[in-house]
Amino acid sequence: MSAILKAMNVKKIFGGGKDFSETVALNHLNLELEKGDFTAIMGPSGSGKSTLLNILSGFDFPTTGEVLIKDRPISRMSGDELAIFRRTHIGYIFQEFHLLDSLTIEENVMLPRILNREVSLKMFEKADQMLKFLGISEIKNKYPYQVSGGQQQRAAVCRALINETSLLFADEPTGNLDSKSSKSVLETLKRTNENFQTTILLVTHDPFAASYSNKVLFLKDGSIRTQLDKKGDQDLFVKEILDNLTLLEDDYDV
Ligand SMILES: Nc1ncnc2c1ncn2[C@@H]1O[C@H](COP(=O)(O)OP(=O)(O)OP(=O)(O)O)[C@@H](O)[C@H]1O
Repeated sequence: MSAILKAMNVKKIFGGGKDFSETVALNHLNLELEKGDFTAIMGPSGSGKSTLLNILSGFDFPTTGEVLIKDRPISRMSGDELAIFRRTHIGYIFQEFHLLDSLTIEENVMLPRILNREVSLKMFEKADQMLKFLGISEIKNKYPYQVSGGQQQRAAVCRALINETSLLFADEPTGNLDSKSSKSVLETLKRTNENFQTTILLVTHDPFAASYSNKVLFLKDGSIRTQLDKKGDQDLFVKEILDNLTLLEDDYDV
C-alpha cells in the first residue's frame, strides 16, 4: 500500500542568523502514514511535536528534506496551490475550536465548502449526514457560544471532514475540554477513523487520548525515538504508553 503522507529526512532549524543561536527542532526525521492509520505523537516539551505537525500540514516548511502528501511535494508548492491543496485534502482541529461566533454550527461546518465555492443542495445533505454521524444534529441551528466545548469540538471535527478529506491533523484537540467532553471527542475521532478510513495524526500530552490511536510515536530532540503499536486492549495500551513516557523522561534526565 502506498503512503498517504511521507516525510523524508526532514530537518528544521530555527534561528542561526548573525546574532541568534540555532535550534535544531527536527533532525532527519522520517515518517510514513498509510490510509486508515490513526497515529499519535507524544514527547517531552520542546521535543518538536508542534514543529512536526506544522511542517506535515504545510503551515511551515522544512529547512531540508521533503514532505509528500498523496505523492505531491507540499513543501515545493506555491502559496495559492498549497492553500487549495490543504483545503481539499487536509482537515485540522486544534485545542481552540476556531468556530466563528457569528455563524450557526451548521454554517461553520459548511464553511470549507463555501470557501471552495461548492454551495449546492449536496453540501446541505453532506453537512446533515456528518452532523448526524457526530451526534450533533440537534444543535445545528445554535451558535457556538450556545453549546458546550465538547459539542463545539465535534462541530470542528465535522468542519474538518466536510470536504471528504482523507487526512486529519489534530493538535491537542482535548486540551480545553473536561474529561467527559474529551472522551466524546476522542470516540468521535475513533469512529471517524474506523468508518471513513480517515488517516489521523494526533499530537497530545495525554496518555489516555493517545490510547485511542493504534500507534504512538515518541519524539525526543527532534527525532522519533520509539514506536509503540496497540496490541491488546485500551487499558493495557495506556499502561504501555505511560511506561514509555517514563523511560523517555529518564533518558532525558541522564
Ligand atoms: N519559531 C521558533 N523560533 C525559534 N525556535 C523555535 C520556534 N518554534 C519552536 N522552536 C524551538 O524548537 C524546539 C521544538 O519546539 P516545538 O514547539 O516543536 O516543541 P513541542 O514538542 O511542540 O513542545 P510543547 O510540548 O512544549 O508544545 C524547541 O526547542 C523550541 O524552543
